[in-house]
Amino acid sequence: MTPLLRLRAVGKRYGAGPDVLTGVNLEIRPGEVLGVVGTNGSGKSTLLRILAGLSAPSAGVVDGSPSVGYVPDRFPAATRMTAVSYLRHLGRIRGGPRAGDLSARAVELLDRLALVGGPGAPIRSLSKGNAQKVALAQALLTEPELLVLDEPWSGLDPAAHRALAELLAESRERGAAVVFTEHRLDHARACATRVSQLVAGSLRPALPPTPGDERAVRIVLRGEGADDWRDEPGVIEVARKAGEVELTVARDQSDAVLLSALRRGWSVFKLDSTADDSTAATGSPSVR
Ligand SMILES: Nc1ncnc2c1ncn2[C@@H]1O[C@H](COP(=O)(O)OP(=O)(O)OP(=O)(O)O)[C@@H](O)[C@H]1O
Repeated sequence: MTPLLRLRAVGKRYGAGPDVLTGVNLEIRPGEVLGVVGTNGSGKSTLLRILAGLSAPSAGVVDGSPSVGYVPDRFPAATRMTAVSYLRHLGRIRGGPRAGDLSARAVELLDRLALVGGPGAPIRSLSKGNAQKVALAQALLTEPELLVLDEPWSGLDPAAHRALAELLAESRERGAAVVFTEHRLDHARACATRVSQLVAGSLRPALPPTPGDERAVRIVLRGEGADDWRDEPGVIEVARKAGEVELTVARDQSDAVLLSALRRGWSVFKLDSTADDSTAATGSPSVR
């Protein structure tokens, strides 16, 4: 199957800054859903802007020019327009369906995403999650071949999560490809057909570590720090006991999780491999 988009040895740096991306090779095929994970600042948004054709790579080649629907990491619209007139306006600029069809599609998307205030809600008045719904609706409006979604679940409530999952499944069924970024590896894996990880500017298959897998480590923390661990990149499982929390963590993200734990006020009690309990090390983070 011919890829919609192919990146070959793509690199990106901003001005005289360091390389954000180096040697990224990627093919995106119709019907696939690619999740991109990575720590803050690893270059996920940069990669997505290149995929959306909004940013030129500093090195390498991008082949293919599919029609793209893009949700940016920050939705820029601060307009007096209502949600539906904003979508109609964008649809006309993009030369999509006829005006009547465009309005019907816009209203349908906003209804399905349950925009608070309805299609006539002024964009300026919207909360973060509701603005995100409009951002999603504009990306889906003209049924593009490629959806490029930067943290699409950000700010959405559970009902909107479900609506988005259905909309993405429908896009896939009509042959569109989807690329999204996400911080939670487990969520990315639940939503994607393939998950890749950005590490040191390069894209590689995301580790699918499971407890007992040599690619996972166990970290036991003691203390009373903030413990919303499920959102921490690399955390696979969380178990709590009095005064302790036990995390199963992707090995290659364990340093970042340890740093985060220390910053949150926890102390590291124990760290070991989940594959072989005989290698348990106490008080030492040197498990590599
Ligand atoms: N327009 C820009 N000009 C200069 N540097 C930039 C620009 N955009 C991004 N960067 C830098 O590129 C690096 C990668 O940023 P990017 O936003 O792509 O990462 P990210 O993985 O999406 O991060 P996050 O998870 O925090 O959203 C960061 O060091 C960032 O400061």
